[in-house]
Amino acid sequence: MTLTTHTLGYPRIGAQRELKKAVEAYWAEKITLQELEATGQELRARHWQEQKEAGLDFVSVGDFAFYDQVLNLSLILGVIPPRFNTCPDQADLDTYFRMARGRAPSGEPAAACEMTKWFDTNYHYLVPEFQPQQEFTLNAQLLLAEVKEAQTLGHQAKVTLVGPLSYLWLGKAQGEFSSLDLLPQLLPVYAALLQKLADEGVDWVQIDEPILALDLPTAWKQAFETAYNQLQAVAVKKLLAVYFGGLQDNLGLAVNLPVEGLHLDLVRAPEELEQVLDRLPAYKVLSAGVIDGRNIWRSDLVRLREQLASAQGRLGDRLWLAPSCSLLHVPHDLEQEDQLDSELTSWLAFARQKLDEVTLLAAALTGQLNQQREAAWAENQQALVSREASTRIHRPEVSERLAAIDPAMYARTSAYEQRALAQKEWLKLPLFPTTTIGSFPQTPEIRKARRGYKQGELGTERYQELMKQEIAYCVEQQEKLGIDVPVHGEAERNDMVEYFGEQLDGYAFTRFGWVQSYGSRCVKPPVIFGDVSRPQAMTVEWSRYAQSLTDKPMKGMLTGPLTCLQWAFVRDDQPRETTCKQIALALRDEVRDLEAAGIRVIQIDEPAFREGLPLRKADWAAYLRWAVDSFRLTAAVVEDATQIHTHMCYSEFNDIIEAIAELDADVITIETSRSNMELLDAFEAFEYPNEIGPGVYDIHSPNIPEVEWMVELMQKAAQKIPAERLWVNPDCGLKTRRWEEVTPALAALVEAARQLRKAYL
Ligand SMILES: Nc1nc2c(c(=O)[nH]1)N[C@@H](CNc1ccc(C(=O)N[C@@H](CCC(=O)N[C@@H](CCC(=O)N[C@@H](CCC(=O)O)C(=O)O)C(=O)O)C(=O)O)cc1)CN2
Ligand code: MET
Ligand SMILES: [Zn+2]
Repeated sequence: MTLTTHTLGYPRIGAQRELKKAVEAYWAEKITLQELEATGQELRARHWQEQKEAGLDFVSVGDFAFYDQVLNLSLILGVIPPRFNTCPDQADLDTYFRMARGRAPSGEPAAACEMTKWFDTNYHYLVPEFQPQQEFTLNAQLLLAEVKEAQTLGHQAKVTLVGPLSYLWLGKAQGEFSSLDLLPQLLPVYAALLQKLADEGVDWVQIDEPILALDLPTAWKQAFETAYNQLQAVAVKKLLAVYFGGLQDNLGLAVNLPVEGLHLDLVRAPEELEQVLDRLPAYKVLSAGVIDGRNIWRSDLVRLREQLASAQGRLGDRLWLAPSCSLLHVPHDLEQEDQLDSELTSWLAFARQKLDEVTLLAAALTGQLNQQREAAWAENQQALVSREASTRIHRPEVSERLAAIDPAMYARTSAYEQRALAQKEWLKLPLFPTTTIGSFPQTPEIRKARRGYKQGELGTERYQELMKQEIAYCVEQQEKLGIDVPVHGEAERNDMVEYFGEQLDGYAFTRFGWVQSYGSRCVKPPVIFGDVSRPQAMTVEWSRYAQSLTDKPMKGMLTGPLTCLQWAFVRDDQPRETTCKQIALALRDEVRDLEAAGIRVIQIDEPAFREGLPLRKADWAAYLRWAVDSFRLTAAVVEDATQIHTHMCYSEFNDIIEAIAELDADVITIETSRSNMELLDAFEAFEYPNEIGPGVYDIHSPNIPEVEWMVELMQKAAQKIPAERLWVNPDCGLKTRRWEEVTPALAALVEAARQLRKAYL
């Protein structure tokens, strides 16, 4: 009896973020293209070796990317927007980087492609842009070379590709047509790609169609049959991979498509296993995604063995084992964490450890636990017992406080109209007040100081002194620029989520737990393992200090409960709602303390509010209920005269506008500049009642925005929202920009506000 094991994908950034460093060095022209390619090759080889050593039957090829795997496919298929002025067959790595970020060591700069969230993850992909007469042409050399590389190293390569329908769905049609209309043109090229892989000796191709876990329009469902019937002609085995959710109404469709295998996310939808077993045609393999690719907890292997026993009985050799989705979304290797306590470490598994879980489970299912694996099996069970029995997780005072929440705690004292009067009275802001979203440049000096501090080379006092100097500089710059509501600049924060995780109880944080967020940018999501509480104030001293430097109202800056939850690895032993409310209560205390310290404008960021939305519409209402409540629990502790701001980005707001209004923030700042204020339509149609700061320039670009451009955008905004309720601000934080970019950009922004005031007086 055998069981095939594999992974849907592996982290590519490198255990020490080697890829990030090489890519950034290449952009800065500090290393050559050859050096960059050598780093890529080395990382691929290392990661394949890790997969082989773990005992997987295949290594994953096609999950490597210098920036993003969807952008890779766009280049393979020749989908290059005209503004990059490059024929598909001449596209090189610099074309690729220009598409990703607007510029590269060679070639003309151009507006970068749009970036957006990959399903409900914190990973961002580059949105394919389709022209009305989009042609597809095959450029598979780089992928084929990677296949060769793996084969030369003696590996069995399984290639992973985003499927044709998910690719079209994730792209954007530039004009009045549906991207689905392009399927007939796309399919022959996609088939040719599969054929090339087959010619290269590839046995299995994993075709990712995660959109089968979404609510799909009928036309798209039907297109699946057309597409896969056509691809059936290519003699390569296809594993159709669905993840991030269950198949639900797409189950019959998915099970019957003419492919050789189906992968299911049995972490998100364990209940579908039986149904699929009943309906899976006898010629197909079933890849059971049972090891959680979205979280870092050690799996309960005994439970999984039981769960899979009947599947194994029914499928025999046709059962495969894998993580639920690509391991791109978890950190690389737990072995590196030398500062986590051993108890907590024993509860966790990162990507490398998850591979071991896959093969250990396979060995157990096939009765092949040798002595070493018996020990690993026992260790797995011990760790679970230790976690369940631990006294570090449950804190009675936290659950008691949660149980004692009074409905009044969710509501501000008065309605917005009344609060607005109380706020106007002391704020005395001009029409079109200016502010920023919070962070200012995280300069190399700031990062270096923090590194020194964390490594113990810099004392606490010296570090705090340095951060105060940064804050003072930032406040001074805003004074000079004439910003109406300044911020302290967030110099002291490594990241808006990790920073709070480091200070809250119930949280742990890692040293090397990096996960790619976009391109070369990574985040280190903290781990929420237990009941959350706040041992002491977290931001008050910094804000108090910043306020002492100016007569203007200093805006305090917090990350909201939804975002703290969404961008962390969350405990799996209680509902997310419970954890979120615990965070909300901790932050509520921080809001109260800020107010008591004289900080009477407080921003509670919720950029991940929408990302937390379930993928299926049927589940939205339940999420939105506790999400809105959690935000309100955090905010509704202040007096009428204290102004609560929130900020959201990377979002479509149309379909959740009611929930956004229910947050009842006095001011919301949002990202809109790239969409030409179209995003405001929802706020207009809904008659959004409170104040709005529609971002007037894109902070992701190094370009300095023009005054006229921003004035025009705000005039557009004023046609949709009464001018008295508009704020002028960038569309997100400035931490990734340099001061040389920020100062002139904000000067232009302040000038735009001046001109608007004149025009609207
Ligand atoms: N959690 C989270 N998710 C998010 C966002 C976000 O801000 N946070 N924003 C959106 C995504 N945008 C992002 C924007 C920027 C970065 C980003 O800049 N990340 C930094 C790391 C930020 C960080 O944690 N920095 C640490 C560690 C910095 C570091 O690398 N230090 C070096 C030393 C640097 C030196 O000596 O110069 C080292 O330790 O080796 C710090 O400041 O302390 C990076 O990849 O470079 C990430 C995501 C959506 N999701
Ligand atoms: N206050 C945060 C900042 O300015 C909000 C960022 S939203 C991703 O960086
Ligand atoms: Zn933002």
